[in-house]
Amino acid sequence: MTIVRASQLVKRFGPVTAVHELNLTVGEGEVAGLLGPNGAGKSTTLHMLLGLITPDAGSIELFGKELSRHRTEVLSQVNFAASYVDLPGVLRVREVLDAFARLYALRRPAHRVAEVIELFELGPLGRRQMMALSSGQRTRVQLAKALLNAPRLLVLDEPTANLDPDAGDRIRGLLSRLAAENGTSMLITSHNMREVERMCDRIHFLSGGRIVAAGSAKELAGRYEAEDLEEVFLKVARG
Ligand SMILES: Nc1ncnc2c1ncn2[C@@H]1O[C@H](COP(=O)(O)OP(=O)(O)OP(=O)(O)O)[C@@H](O)[C@H]1O
Repeated sequence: MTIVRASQLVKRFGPVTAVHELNLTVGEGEVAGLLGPNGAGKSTTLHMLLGLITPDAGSIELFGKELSRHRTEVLSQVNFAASYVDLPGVLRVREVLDAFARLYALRRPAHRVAEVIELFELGPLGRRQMMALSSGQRTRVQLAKALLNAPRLLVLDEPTANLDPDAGDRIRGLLSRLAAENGTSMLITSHNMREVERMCDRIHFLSGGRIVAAGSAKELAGRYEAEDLEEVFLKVARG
């Protein structure tokens, strides 16, 4: 099943065309990467897929249903984490997760909160206020919140940007397991090429709001006669 189908998406901000006639699909259980230089249109694309901003043209289907017409139904099966989204600083970690569990109207909220706390090893931080956490600890809470509703589609904007190498490695392993075992589809932006190589089945390169290349890391390296994805990135970004 096609989980995400974006067709001919366009988004303009005044004179800037941030996304230009973009086509993108993500399959069931697929981990897709969205790469590109700063300002390429990655976050704008994600925000359209999440219904946070409205495209100027084109259409978005999630789970085979038009987002604009089935918004509540499809978005209840999606979640999102990004390092730039702040959770309420005065709330304690457990309070944040409890609040989102209620917001999502989960059937067994306490049980699910306990599960994500264990998954992200947040037990010792449960009573700490969000504002007292390090940025890496906050990232783990963001990811725990994003998994509360067991989403079929997880959209992650630079998910491991603030994590140390050990924590980043563990989170990457955990996300890959989720995709493999639960069939969770993911769309991830990252500037960490090794992370993308390791996690993503398919990579879409954005430049100036357009997809300029797509394929697996291996296919792209072959096509661009590059040693690795880092070299592909440099070749694509520098035209
Ligand atoms: N709300 C906005 N108002 C005006 N211009 C915007 C807005 N959001 C994004 N843009 C512009 O749209 C373009 C794409 O921005 P976007 O944030 O999608 O890029 P990105 O690929 O996510 O970049 P980065 O890697 O730096 O996060 C940029 O030129 C940016 O300045």
